[in-house]
Amino acid sequence: MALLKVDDLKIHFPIHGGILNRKIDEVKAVDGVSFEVREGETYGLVGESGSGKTTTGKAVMGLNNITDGDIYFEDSHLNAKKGKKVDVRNDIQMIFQDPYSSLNPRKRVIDIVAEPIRNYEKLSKDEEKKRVQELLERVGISSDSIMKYPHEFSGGQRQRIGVARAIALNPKLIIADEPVSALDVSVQAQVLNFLQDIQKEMDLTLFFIAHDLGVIKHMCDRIGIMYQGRLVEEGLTEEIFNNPQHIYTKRLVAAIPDVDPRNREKHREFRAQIKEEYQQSFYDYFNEEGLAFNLKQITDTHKVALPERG
Ligand SMILES: Nc1ncnc2c1ncn2[C@@H]1O[C@H](COP(=O)(O)OP(=O)(O)OP(=O)(O)O)[C@@H](O)[C@H]1O
Repeated sequence: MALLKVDDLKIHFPIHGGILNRKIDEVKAVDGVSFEVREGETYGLVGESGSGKTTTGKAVMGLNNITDGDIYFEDSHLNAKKGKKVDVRNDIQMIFQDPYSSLNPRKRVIDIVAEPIRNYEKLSKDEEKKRVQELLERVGISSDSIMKYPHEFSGGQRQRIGVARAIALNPKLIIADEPVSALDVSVQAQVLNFLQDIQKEMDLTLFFIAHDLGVIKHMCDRIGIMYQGRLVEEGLTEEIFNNPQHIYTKRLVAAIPDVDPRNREKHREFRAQIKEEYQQSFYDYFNEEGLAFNLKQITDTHKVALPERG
């Protein structure tokens, strides 16, 4: 069953300029994206920087103005223009990329983790302390640490504190936006495995945003590939990795270094094949747009050779 459904989402940011600071153009950060995240799964959005992943995640959290399209969570229409505003903030939580800046450095751990609880529940000081201690234990941080400040923890531990805060209200969906990309490679796997454990324990659904295909492969059941604000391919992670269809996905997959020396030759061949296909699609594009002729004219005028056709 779909827990989250994003339907033809468009988010365009205006660009202002000139002396009157009028709108002169717009960035189509997300331009007609549809997908669903099913209950219990980990769904990944992958794509290079600037492809619109974070903008999509923020829209689900209600942090971006939506230009067009709809977002549904369970039976609620999150961006309905009419009717009562639906509050799903305790059901959907977000974990951010940078545990160094997402935790307020001037607050103690108890205040950081208790913040969402304070907004929703009226607990006594003792009850609150007990809840925070339980949450910390759950994410593998000693419950004696409640009076410490974020700088007293390592990057991996801070991300765990961020998770403790995110799970404080027993959410159904967690949006994890590049949750390990700011961490040392040595602790990335630990944090990812820990996220998977928490997901199992709490029956969570994960919406995972990352540019690192290794991370995506490790975490996700299904993935959507974003390219320039659009979803160019979607499917089961294994199928996409074994048999990418879109040329952009093929290039992404071909760019993953294969560490197993036995596969080196196969991988080299695959990369060569993709390069050829990419060149072909480049020519097809020029032909389609009727630009091949212009290209020939330019090369003739400047007496330069056309690159070898793939
Ligand atoms: N508030 C904003 N105003 C104007 N443009 C924006 C705004 N937020 C994002 N953009 C633009 O929208 C596009 C998509 O950005 P987004 O951050 O969603 O990409 P991303 O795939 O998450 O990349 P990254 O991994 O680098 O965050 C980019 O071109 C970005 O510059």
